[in-house]
Amino acid sequence: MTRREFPKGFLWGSATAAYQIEGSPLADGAGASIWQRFSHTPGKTVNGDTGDIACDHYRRYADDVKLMRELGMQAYRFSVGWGRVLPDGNGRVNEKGLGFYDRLVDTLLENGIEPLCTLYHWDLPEALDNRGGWLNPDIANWFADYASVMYRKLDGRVKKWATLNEPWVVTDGGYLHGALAPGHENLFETPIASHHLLRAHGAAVKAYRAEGKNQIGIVVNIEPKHPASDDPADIAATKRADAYMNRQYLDPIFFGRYPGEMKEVFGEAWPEWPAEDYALIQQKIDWLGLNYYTRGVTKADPKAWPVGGRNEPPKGAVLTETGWELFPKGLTDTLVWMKERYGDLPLYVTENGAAMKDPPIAGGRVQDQHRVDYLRTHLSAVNDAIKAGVDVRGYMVWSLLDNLEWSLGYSKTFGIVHVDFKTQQRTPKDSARFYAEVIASNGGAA
Ligand SMILES: OC[C@H]1NNC[C@@H](O)[C@@H]1O
Ligand SMILES: [Ca+2]
Repeated sequence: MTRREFPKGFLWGSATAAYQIEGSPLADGAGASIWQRFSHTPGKTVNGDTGDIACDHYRRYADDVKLMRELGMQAYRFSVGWGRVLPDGNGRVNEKGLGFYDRLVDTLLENGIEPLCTLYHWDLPEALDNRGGWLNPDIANWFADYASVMYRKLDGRVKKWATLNEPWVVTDGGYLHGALAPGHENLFETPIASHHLLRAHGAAVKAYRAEGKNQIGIVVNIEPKHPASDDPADIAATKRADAYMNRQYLDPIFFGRYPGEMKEVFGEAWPEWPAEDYALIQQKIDWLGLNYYTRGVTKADPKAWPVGGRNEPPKGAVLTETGWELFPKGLTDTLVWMKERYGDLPLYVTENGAAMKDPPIAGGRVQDQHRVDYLRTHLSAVNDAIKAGVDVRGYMVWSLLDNLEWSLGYSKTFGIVHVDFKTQQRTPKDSARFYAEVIASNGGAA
């Protein structure tokens, strides 16, 4: 391979999530999600931003797919709004909601774009949250039943499924720090929600083996953790932070046990679970998705919940708009680490990108050179991992469109395509043009 060339058949695409781009959250019989409730709760999101309209993708999806084709996209990673398909979370299917994803997938395929489907990207039906949501052990069955509805409808046209997106963020944000829906702040609930997410993942994979004929995996966010100093307290805190964010979900799936540090992190809030749970969680999966943004630098701090260490980027670090240190080498290291720890199964970079302060549109252009630089350095990092022998099969840039960055609202823009939320006008940024060249040259232009 030349310096930057990627393997033949490497899959180039982009990623989004239902609640962040679709809008029309209650259209055509859809059931409200916890994000509908959370974003409409005063004080929960910047400027009170909600997903009521977002990128209006529910109605504009055909134009957005055309835009993907113009950019030469080969794949598109999207998520399904559970509540659109099952308004009560289980039981009655809403054919109109299911029909949207059916049409989206067909439109993608007609444009030569492979659909990658994430079943859960944080928008739990409110009706299930009212029954305990991720704290109710029955959710493993609710999720598997919902997954089976999607498999029966889309499997074959969708050949790569992901059960969950970033279970760590779901629990750390939704149950520990309260920054994300459903907004709980409870040390005891957090590991219970985590465990039920993993059981739900296992149940959905098991259901897939009965219904599906293609590949299913899981998408995790991993942030390599480096100690702020060689002080033993910093090193111990770094190990706890690494266990909490990076090993808490994949270790049970691949080894049938949680990292030993979890007991230190949660103390008396750390539950014990029966063996049959681990048997369910350990269903064999076909691929792993990595969402990579940055590394963590951990400084021991007894007040920094729950690991007793706070994140402290080094002096002089260059940060994105979300405060994440630019650290492309962490992407190489993480891909190598995943292969060495969990085995040589196919890996996809399912999200990578940056929130940057973009210049205003001028002459029909958005000159986001910093995002071009971010993509260039991180694509090079992926290439380094491939040269080191890691079986990386694809890269999905986060994100296709500027969208609702959850509690941060529309103030943080990750898109390679600019969205004017007043007019819904899409404008490819310089980074979109750069990415189009990268795809056309199979990485050569990076
Ligand atoms: O913070 C940027 C992205 N991170 N992963 C999950 C996505 O929903 C976020 O927008
Ligand atoms: Ca993330």
